[in-house]
Amino acid sequence: MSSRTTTSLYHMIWAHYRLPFLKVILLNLVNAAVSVGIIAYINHTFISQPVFDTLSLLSLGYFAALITLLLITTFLSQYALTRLGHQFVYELRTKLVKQIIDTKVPQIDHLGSARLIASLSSDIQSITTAFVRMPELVQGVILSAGVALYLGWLSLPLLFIIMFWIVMTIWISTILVKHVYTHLIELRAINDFLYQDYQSIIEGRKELALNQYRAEKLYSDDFLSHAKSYQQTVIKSDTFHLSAVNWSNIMMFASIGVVFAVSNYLNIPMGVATTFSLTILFMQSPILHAVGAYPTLQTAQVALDKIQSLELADYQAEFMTDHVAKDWQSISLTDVGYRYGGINTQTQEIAVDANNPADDILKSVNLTVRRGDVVFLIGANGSGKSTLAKIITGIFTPTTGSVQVDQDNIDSENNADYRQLFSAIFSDQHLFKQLIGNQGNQPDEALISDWLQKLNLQDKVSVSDHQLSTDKLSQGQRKRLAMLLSVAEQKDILLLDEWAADQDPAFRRVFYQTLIPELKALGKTLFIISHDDSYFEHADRLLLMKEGRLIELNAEERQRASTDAIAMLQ
Ligand SMILES: Nc1ncnc2c1ncn2[C@@H]1O[C@H](COP(=O)(O)OP(=O)(O)OP(=O)(O)O)[C@@H](O)[C@H]1O
Repeated sequence: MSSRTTTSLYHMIWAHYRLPFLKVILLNLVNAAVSVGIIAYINHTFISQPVFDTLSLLSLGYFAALITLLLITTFLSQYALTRLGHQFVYELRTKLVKQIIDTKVPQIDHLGSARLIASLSSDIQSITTAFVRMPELVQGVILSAGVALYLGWLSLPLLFIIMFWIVMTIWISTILVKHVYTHLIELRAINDFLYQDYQSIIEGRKELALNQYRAEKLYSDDFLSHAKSYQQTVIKSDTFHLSAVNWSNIMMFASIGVVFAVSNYLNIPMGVATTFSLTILFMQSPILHAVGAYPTLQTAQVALDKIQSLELADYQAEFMTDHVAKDWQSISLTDVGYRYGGINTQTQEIAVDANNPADDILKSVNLTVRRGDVVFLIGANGSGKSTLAKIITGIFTPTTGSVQVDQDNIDSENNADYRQLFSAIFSDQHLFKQLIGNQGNQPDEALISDWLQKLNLQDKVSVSDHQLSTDKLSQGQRKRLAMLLSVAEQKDILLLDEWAADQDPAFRRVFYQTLIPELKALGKTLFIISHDDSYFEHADRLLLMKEGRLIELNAEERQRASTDAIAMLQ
């Protein structure tokens, strides 16, 4: 996991994009120099000319050339910064998605899809917006510095007074902008709640359609209150922002009066005062844009902090190594315990309460599965079967105890390789439309068409270019499609979590009597969670999970389980 300390946006850009950023700064410096050159040219050529008819055509030509140069350098500097910004956003987005793929399932479960989607959409969007506005800020700052140098050369005392005026203006505007930042943090937190509401409204659409009271409650109590507090907070944030912009705008305007008053007082020539005023008017727009761009950068910082607070896995470009133990003989669990982590309300991280053993969902589980075994796991609801399935497949890491393949311990180093031994169909499986073969290769077409028939899907689904023609099927048929995908993967071990529960009685029989032997004939080790007591005879081994403890049933107990499963589970 990445550390909890957050990195500033500026530091991140500087650390990873130093050279292109320096190039951008250089272009901006050239741009500022051309701008200052134009002001100087206007001052010396136009303002110092007593009457306009003394102007030569040549000086107008120079002026036009300078303006063209300004157009080109402005375009180039903004283009370079925009490209850099979008490169940064591209890398951030692609890394974030890879980090989500690499992050452990419990952490993703804990974050929930609403928070992740909020980051992938709204946070990335905020950072993109900041980069779109960043040229204005960088140009505003560099231009101000360049212009200050020129004005200082014209009159140092006048520059100091005007600088004092502008610094005071910006300082007060910064105080206002700080309030913007506070509200932006608040807004981002409310955004997470809004995304949760969207998720409930979309995923709970059937339940809401059937119960208008629930729909109204969700809409009025949750969604409206979040939408309202978003509205109130965004108004406060925008008000501070507007105040900052207006304050800067008016104070810049007022500074023209200050220039003339001070010039009068200090006997500074009118030409110099006029150039100062002209320059301030010229600088007003870039400075205001820079002040306006600042909050978007702050929003981006809030977004970046939020992304970092997700505690995703560190970024790594590659997917995994290829050290899968192909000739394994046994998988063992030794004294395995598992406890779901609670959420630490202060840090918002998952934390396991080590002091409460009563929370153990799995208690000292010992099991050895040998290659080729057909193992059935039975047990009451909530006894820990699915939790055990996630431990066996390496999706969860045991809180205590260990998992071994033959003699090798599974740890954080080899966990990803270990997981590649398995195909699994969990009760909330996600159905991908693309079929993938052994080790990511193209699937075996003969195997697929054979299993399409076996799963009785040949009239419903076709496979073209390794893609399923449809996934708009009944729940039982979708489970069969998931089986097709698993068979295509040609993994050593297939784990099925109550797969048969969605099948009709006729196909359930086909599954236990025909498909299980077929899968076994393919060389697979099968780990099947089942409640179908009339088919327990098809297991090589029958395991019972009782309140987190795993028991292997002997012949007599198996007989009893098959005839009176209810008594056995109690
Ligand atoms: N995401 C979770 N967070 C916290 N506790 C959980 C979570 N999932 C399950 N549990 C706890 O673990 C216990 C066992 O859950 P599990 O899903 O392993 O049961 P199961 O035997 O597969 O049940 P079922 O037959 O209903 O599928 C549950 O009773 C619950 O207390």
